Amino acid sequence: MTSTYETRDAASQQDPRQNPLQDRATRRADALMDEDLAGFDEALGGAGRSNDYDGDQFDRGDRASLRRVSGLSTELQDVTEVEYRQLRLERVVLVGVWTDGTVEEAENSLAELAALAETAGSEVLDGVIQRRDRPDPATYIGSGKARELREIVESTGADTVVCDGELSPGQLIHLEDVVKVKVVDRTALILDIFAQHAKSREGKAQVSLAQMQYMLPRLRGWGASLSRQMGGGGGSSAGGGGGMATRGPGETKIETDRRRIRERMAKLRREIADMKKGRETKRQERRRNQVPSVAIAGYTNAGKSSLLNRLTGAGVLVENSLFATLDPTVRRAETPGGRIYTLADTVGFVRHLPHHLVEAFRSTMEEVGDADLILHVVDGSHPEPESQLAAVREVIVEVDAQNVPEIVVINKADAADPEVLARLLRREPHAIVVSARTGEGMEELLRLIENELPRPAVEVTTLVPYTRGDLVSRVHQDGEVLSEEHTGEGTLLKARVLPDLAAELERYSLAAQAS
Ligand SMILES: Nc1nc2c(ncn2[C@@H]2O[C@H](COP(=O)(O)OP(=O)(O)OP(=O)(O)O)[C@@H](O)[C@H]2O)c(=O)[nH]1
Ligand SMILES: [Mg+2]
Repeated sequence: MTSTYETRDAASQQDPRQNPLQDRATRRADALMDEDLAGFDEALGGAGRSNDYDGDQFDRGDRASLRRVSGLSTELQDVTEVEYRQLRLERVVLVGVWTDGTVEEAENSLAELAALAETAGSEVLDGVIQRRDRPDPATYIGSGKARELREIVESTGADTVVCDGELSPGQLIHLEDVVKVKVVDRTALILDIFAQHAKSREGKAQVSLAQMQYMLPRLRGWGASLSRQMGGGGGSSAGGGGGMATRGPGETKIETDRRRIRERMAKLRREIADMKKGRETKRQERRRNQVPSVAIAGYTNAGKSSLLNRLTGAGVLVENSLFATLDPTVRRAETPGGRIYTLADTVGFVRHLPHHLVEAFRSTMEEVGDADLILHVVDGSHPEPESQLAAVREVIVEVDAQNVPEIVVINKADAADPEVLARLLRREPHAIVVSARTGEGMEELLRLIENELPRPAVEVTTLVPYTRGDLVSRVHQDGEVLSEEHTGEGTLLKARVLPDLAAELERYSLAAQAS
């Protein structure tokens, strides 16, 4: 991995705000990486290594710089007419339809869309919100507003319009007909970001699958509008709303594309199922070794990776952009009392997460469903932390994790309004205020985690001879020590342990020795 250093440098130049603490943690983690992972392997019965290695997370700089190179691989290289990559946006205008709620909420939603668009690598030139009872079935914003939008597009020189919602294929086509540039929706944008960020083979496969699912019903739409943009299909605007009904010479091509996409999807599904088996085995291994697992979940940009770094000293990519983390990262951590557990970073959640993506990233989310404890991180300095909490909980329910105990970790205390923090604490009884940046609240959080971890079932009282120091350390790592005393004959231990270890300790049990 000779490139690790260069790429990390690139990443830190990329973000001048990078926190020096973070940098130190990164370096330290780098030095510790091998050692750390070796220890982790042991804890997991040797099952860890390759998949838990997350050093590659550093090369966000690389990923960003590759963004504008055309012809980068996606699974769709040969579906020429409808190349998903053609979505790569540059100069965009945002449009939202505001149906209910307050102006602030509508504006926050558009601000989030702007952050998403920037994360995807585009420049946001303008944003407009249209007040309507419901989106217009034909053009989403209504024909009058669509014409105004066209003027904005012309005067700003935008090449793309991004709508804050999921549009039907028909709406996309009709709106494109009026504004005369590409129109994409929030779903396409999020898929695009995921495509840029996915790193692992499995992650890439999942994103490709989600993209194809999204694209399949829209093939005609993209095909038509792109060929129009490329100067094909002369006299295009004359058709007006006829995009859907007109059958042209592109028909056969689209049919072929559809079939090929379906074949690709079937192949991807098989591949994903195979990869899933591998991950499943690893997780079972962990289960068998009964290492308790904690999952960090939360809205995108809430500070999940920062918290993971804080809690474990690991070097995981932290960035002020949405969806910096896409592939699950599992780390080894230790409670103040010395118990070992795993701490998993997860993909950030976002409002209206496209359904294809929830499906595709179910595997990542399974980490959440399977956890013994969820640290639900929320950005206390965000204008609407409550709605972020609600959005994340919706996904938690979708992945069937609603019964996993949860600690609400209100992060960014250093930047938040104390009144908002107090309000959140009132609403959320099982919450703690921290700052991953300053370290505030970390000790208390570690203690809370320790309290919430499932407690090993068997209580033992043993006198372990000094020659069996190995057993004593295992009790410390895997069990919970209630009392410990060094006597003339050995270590007098009262502890709660798992059944396996209890069996091994049996011969030193005080009850056994007495009888
Ligand atoms: N002020 C302040 N900023 C923080 C704190 N914790 C994290 N941040 C910043 O918030 C941004 C996002 O942090 P990440 O840790 O990447 O967030 P994440 O939840 O992992 O984000 P995704 O992986 O993109 O979903 C970064 O710019 C961090 O430096 C904090 O306690 N205080
Ligand atoms: Mg992250």
